[in-house]
Amino acid sequence: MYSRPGSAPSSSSPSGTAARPPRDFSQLRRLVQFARPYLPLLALGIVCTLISSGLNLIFPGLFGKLIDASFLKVGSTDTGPLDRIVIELLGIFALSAVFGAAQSYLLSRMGASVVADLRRAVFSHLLTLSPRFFASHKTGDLTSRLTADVGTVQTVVSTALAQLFSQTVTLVGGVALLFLTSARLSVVTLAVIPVIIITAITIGRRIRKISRQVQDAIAAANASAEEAIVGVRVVQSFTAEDQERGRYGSGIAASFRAALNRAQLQALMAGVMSFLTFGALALVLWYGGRQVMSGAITPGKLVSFLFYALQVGITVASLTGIFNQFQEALGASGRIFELLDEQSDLPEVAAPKRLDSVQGRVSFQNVSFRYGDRGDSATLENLNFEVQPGQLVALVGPSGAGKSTLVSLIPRFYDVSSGTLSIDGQDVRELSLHALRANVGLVPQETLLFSGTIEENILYGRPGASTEEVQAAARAANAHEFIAGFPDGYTTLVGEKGIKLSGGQRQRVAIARAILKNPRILLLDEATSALDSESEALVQDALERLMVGRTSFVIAHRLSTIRNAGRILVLEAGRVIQDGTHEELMASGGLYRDLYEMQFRREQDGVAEIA
Ligand SMILES: Nc1ncnc2c1ncn2[C@@H]1O[C@H](COP(=O)(O)OP(=O)(O)OP(=O)(O)O)[C@@H](O)[C@H]1O
Repeated sequence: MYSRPGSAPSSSSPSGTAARPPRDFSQLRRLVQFARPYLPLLALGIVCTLISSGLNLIFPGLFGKLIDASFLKVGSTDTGPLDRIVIELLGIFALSAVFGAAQSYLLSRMGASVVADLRRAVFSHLLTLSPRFFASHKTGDLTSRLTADVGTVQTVVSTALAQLFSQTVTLVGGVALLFLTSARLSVVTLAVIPVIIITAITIGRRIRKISRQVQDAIAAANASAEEAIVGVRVVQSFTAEDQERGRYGSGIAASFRAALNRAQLQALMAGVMSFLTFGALALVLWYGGRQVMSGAITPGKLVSFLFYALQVGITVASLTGIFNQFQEALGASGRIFELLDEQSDLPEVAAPKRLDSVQGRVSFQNVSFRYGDRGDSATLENLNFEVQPGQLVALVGPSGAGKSTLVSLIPRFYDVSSGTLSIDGQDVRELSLHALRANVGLVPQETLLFSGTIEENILYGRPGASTEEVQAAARAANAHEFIAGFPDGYTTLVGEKGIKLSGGQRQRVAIARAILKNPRILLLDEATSALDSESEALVQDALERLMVGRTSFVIAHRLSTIRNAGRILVLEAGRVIQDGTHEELMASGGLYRDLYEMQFRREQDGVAEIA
């Protein structure tokens, strides 16, 4: 929800949406499309709105009659007309309340439904986008679009829409009834209204601008607070508390100053509006009183008139607010539709091929890859090699050589910039993404477990697998024993609200997940963090079992893995500079032997980890 440094605070604060200029009305058309399934609800809601606001137009007239039936009948004992009017009034209030409540429920329900659909659509679309998209969008910005922006749209769809209808009916009906009640008084009253509107709009605009400044300042302060909280260990270890206090404090001071500024303007607005409204009322009473005295209208008519004038005044004020809300909603929906319009940069061909029985032959032919545009230097350059089904390939090379990048091309997280990457002779771009990824398993360095039970986390590998299959996978991954050791066994909760697993345990759960998925091709990024030797042996043993019979690419950090590998590819600056077995590469000298001498040897000499 908070904006991170460097992100436009406006995009992650609700008010950031607020002061955006309106987008073009095509947004509105698209919103209406989302509302289409709920048109019957909308229609019914509008009917209720019309009835309830129509009824509200009747009571000022009845109030006037009530005044005339009582004040003008001082001393009379015939209370019949008075009783009738009060009963009518009660009836109208009751009906208006019923229709008002129905309208509120129906339109809120429509708003909630549209918003739920919109959120589902955006989230589901986000899941189809590539890592390149997520690398260029901040998580805070995306979640803020899903929450704050969609929330703004919801307010408009459910509340502002209802108000727009009811206030328009009240305005049109109120003005007509004003004139019907007293044309002369109407002219006097309506002369004041433009002054009120212009004042409200002018000061209102200034207030909105300052509100945006307040929210921006708060968002900036939040961003520094978020950073400091997430990185509290770094802050404390560098004893940088004062620096962080200062950073947060200056953001808060800026928002405080802007908030004071806004409070002054709001106070000014309240005073001016109050004077203008009551001044106008005094004017109407003065002029109306003279009309009553001359017998041109009855006191009851003057009272009715005052009520209608009040209704019209309130309506005008709230319509200005509604107009602002619609502007906000258009801005917000613009940002939501922007996400929906985002095209994946991993397009599927018109008739993607399915992979029914995969052998697991992976071949790179003249593959080059760059993360950015053509101008950027290539991260991988002219790779040419073929890996046979079931072969274990260790990728070795200095940091930044391109090992992770190479591996990420296989499940098509990125497309090659030139050349061809194929599986069993099929260009991966011609395969269905789903089919391709169903055959590729990934065990990253840092295992992400979702909040839920251990069983659910393993089932992620193959939803629908039986309990026996889950347990068999856990056994093969050397995970069954520690899982069974928990009081709740497989239903033990992990993640934020549950138990914290050790690094080695998390890795074994991830291995169980991959075993259950049973992919033909396995991508493995060996963890660099040191495990104790017992845990290390369990993980290593589980990995060896996992790799059997699968084409495996391992970003290798351990000598034992490299020794076991049927083939070692040595990368340097995006190129494969050596290709062979440990013995061959040791014999031929070059980078591999240097790396071995520098790093792997230490492991042999008793240091468990390589860099
Ligand atoms: N998402 C990205 N966008 C742009 N450049 C990237 C991205 N990811 C990696 N790079 C760059 O690509 C190059 C290769 O990175 P890669 O992570 O593939 O190397 P590596 O060999 O796996 O390194 P390490 O062993 O340190 O993990 C590096 O120069 C890196 O800065």
